[in-house]
Order: sequence, then structure tokens, then C-alpha cells
Amino acid sequence: MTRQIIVGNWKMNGTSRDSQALVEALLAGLPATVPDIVTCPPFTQLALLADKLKGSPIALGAQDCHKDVSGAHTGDISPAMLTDLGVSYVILGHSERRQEHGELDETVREKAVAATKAGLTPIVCIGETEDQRESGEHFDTLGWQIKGSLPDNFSGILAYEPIWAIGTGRAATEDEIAETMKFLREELVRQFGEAGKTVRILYGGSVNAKNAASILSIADVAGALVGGASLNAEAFLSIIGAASAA
Ligand SMILES: O=C(CO)COP(=O)(O)O
Repeated sequence: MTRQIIVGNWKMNGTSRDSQALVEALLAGLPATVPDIVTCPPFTQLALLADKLKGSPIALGAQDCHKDVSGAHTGDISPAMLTDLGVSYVILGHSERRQEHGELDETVREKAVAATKAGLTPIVCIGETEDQRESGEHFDTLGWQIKGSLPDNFSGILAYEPIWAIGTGRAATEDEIAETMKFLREELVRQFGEAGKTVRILYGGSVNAKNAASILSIADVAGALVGGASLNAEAFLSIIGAASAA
């Protein structure tokens, strides 16, 4: 069985004081056996947390990066700047970035290439809108997103986050997740051959302490990308506990 990975995406939340308190509570409450754990605070908290998490089982991730190594890109952060801080993962193509910043599959793919080159593990997000699911276009959408967002020789993590399940408290049902995982695996194998069999696929969208165990037990779900519940130490520790037991 593949080792589970639990990723906390803090989004645009957290002062230094909040972040410090949160990781201290997490470190104090970790179970003896842990899955892979990644915490993705805002850029401004990365240096502080790199120091706090050094030598711990919690890895550090960023929520985005630029596709270039350096240059005239006001306000952006390069993959090399992230590795320089001790960051090892980066979330790319989150639906909030796709929607708010007009990020396209092609940009996500370029970022994934740059991130991998710099030594980061990209966590590439895909997911359909509610309209697309209701009209039965969700698999087409996901198929195109995989084709467009994942580079050749992709060696990162894929995160399936249905947009309608993000922050709504309405996670996809077990049947919906299971059916989608099967589709995603077939697409990965179609695109990457044998290598497509080993890409880890996460589910994200209203994962919480209550539903984590059943979501993580669905075939081929290798972990969870957690938003809101990752800001609460108790909830995030329960999800980590569910992954250790899965
Ligand atoms: O977008 C998400 C994680 O990237 C999911 O957010 P929620 O867990 O708050 O629904």
C-alpha cells in the first residue's frame, strides 16, 4: 500500500503568532506512526516555520511559485527561493489561483517543470465546477486538465479537488470520489504509461476530522489536501491519525 500523505493548505491565513502556535500544537500532538505530512503556510511564514519544523516529520510546502528562476517578475517567488528556505513541496494550479489569477493549464505545467527542476515536489490541482459535474462534463474537464497541466515525465502528486466541494462543507461522496479516482488513474496510465501507475492522487474539498477516515479508505486515494481543517490543530491531527490508520 502507498504511504498516505496529508497536506495542509493554509491559504491566505495566519500571522506569525498563529502559525507558531499551530505548528507547536501539531508537533506536540503527533502520533507515534505518522503518514507523510506537509504544511503549506503563506510565503511570509515559510522562513519562520522552516526553523520550527527542522528535524520534525512535518515537511514544508508553498502554495505557488513562478516558472522562472529569477528576473523581472514583481511580487513573484521562484522555485529556487523556496528550496533555499527548506521548502520541499509546492501546490500548483489550485482552483483559487486558476479562478482569481486566470492561471491556465499551460502555466501550471510550466510551473511544474520549473518546480521539479529546482528539486520541489509539485502537487498539481485539478477539479471540475458544479455545472460541469451536473452536466456530466466532469470527466472531460479532468481529462483536459491532466493533459494540459502535467508535464512529460511528471513525478509529482496529483490532487483532485472538485471546486464545488472546496470550503462548502459538502465533500464529494465516497462513490463520486471512487469513480473519479478510477477515471484519473486510467487517464494517468494513458498519458504516462507505467509511470502513471505510481503517481499519488489526493482528494481535497471539505475534508475534516469526521469524514477523513472514510475518504482515506477509498481505493487509490493516497491522501488528502486539507484547507479549513488544517488551520485547527485538533482537526488536522485527527486527519493525520486517520491517515496513519488507513
Ligand atoms: O482547497 C482546499 C485545499 O487546497 C480544500 O479546502 P477545504 O478543505 O477548506 O474545503
